[in-house]
Amino acid sequence: MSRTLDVSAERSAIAEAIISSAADLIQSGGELSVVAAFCETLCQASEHILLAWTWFGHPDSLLVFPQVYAGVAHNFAKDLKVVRTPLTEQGPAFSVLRGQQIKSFVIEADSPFPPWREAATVYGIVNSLAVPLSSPDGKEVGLFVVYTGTPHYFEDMDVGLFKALGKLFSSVMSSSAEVKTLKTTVFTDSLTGAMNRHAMPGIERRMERQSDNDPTSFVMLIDIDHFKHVNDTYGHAVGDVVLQKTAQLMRNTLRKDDDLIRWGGEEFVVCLAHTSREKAMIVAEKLRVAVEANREPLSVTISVGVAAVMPHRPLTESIMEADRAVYLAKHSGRNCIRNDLDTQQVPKQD
Ligand SMILES: Nc1nc2c(ncn2[C@@H]2O[C@H](COP(=O)(O)OP(=O)(O)OP(=O)(O)O)[C@@H](O)[C@H]2O)c(=O)[nH]1
Repeated sequence: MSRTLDVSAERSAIAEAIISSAADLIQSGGELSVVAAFCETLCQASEHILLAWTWFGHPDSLLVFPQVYAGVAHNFAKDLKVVRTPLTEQGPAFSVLRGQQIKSFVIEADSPFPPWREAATVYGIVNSLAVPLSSPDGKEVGLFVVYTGTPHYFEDMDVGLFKALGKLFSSVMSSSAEVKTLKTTVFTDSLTGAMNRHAMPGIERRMERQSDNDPTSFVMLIDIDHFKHVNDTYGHAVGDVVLQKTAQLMRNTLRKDDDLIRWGGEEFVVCLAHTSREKAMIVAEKLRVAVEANREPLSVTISVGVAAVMPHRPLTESIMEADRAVYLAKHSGRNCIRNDLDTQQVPKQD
């Protein structure tokens, strides 16, 4: 897999490709994705670079994953999720986000991080380097991660070149409206316009409670009743319109700061930060009534489960608790609301 590296030829090939593509991007008026084009250009310019990907988000994010990627090893990027753990904190992505010095990492078939074992054995990747990206106001951060199949590639090439590329990349992007679009696309469910699960780490931070003294927050799981029947009777396309309409009704009923997430098929999650139990139940009832009153394109109802966010408990556990409450609501005849206090009365379903 190892190819001979001619350092100066490699440097000028990359520099030339980047400069000409930057010119194209400016001329294109931002119609193409700046980020994707940049990664693509880099991977085409070098046979040593097997994959390049980028991520944008909050510096404290608990999850980093390739949002756009290019290169022959693109399938590796497709499923990669780097969750913040004591192990990954030491890896390239999170150490760069913490402001540590940029250095390359060796990827081996017996690496402690399972995705790296796959990278090494399936894609012949041996080294990776992560470079930080930032907006001029420092609020947004990003990562630009490059993988190679050539040992010592980043040492031989000099990390400075990739740092400089990161800077160029940051400034090209910071003036690009496409970054906004990209972020919206990444965190938005394309069918309903609600957020998708990728938005959860940011939401979880807002909902976090350090102790019982912190303000309470609640989550709701909402499941459209007999949705399979809607699809089976009226067709999948009508089912899709029902999903869109239901999401729209709920969005219009919620406050601006409440989060609506499409959790899966016909399930939605609503996150109510800094809300009392009483208010959360009122909101749930408002949602139920709004959906029940709607007739377009047809009548559906929802079952709602409400659960408290607990200090030091992952949000997903509260959502599971809300799911148990939905289960109870379904068994209580649907089109109703149950909460985590109700489920404590019945044996847990695993
Ligand atoms: N139209 C459409 N249907 C979807 C989508 N995602 C999931 N579904 C359908 O949602 C239905 C969910 O059905 P079930 O989980 O059996 O539940 P249900 O019929 O709503 O019944 P209860 O939840 O018990 O009231 C399935 O038929 C899925 O195919 C989607 O994006 N569009």
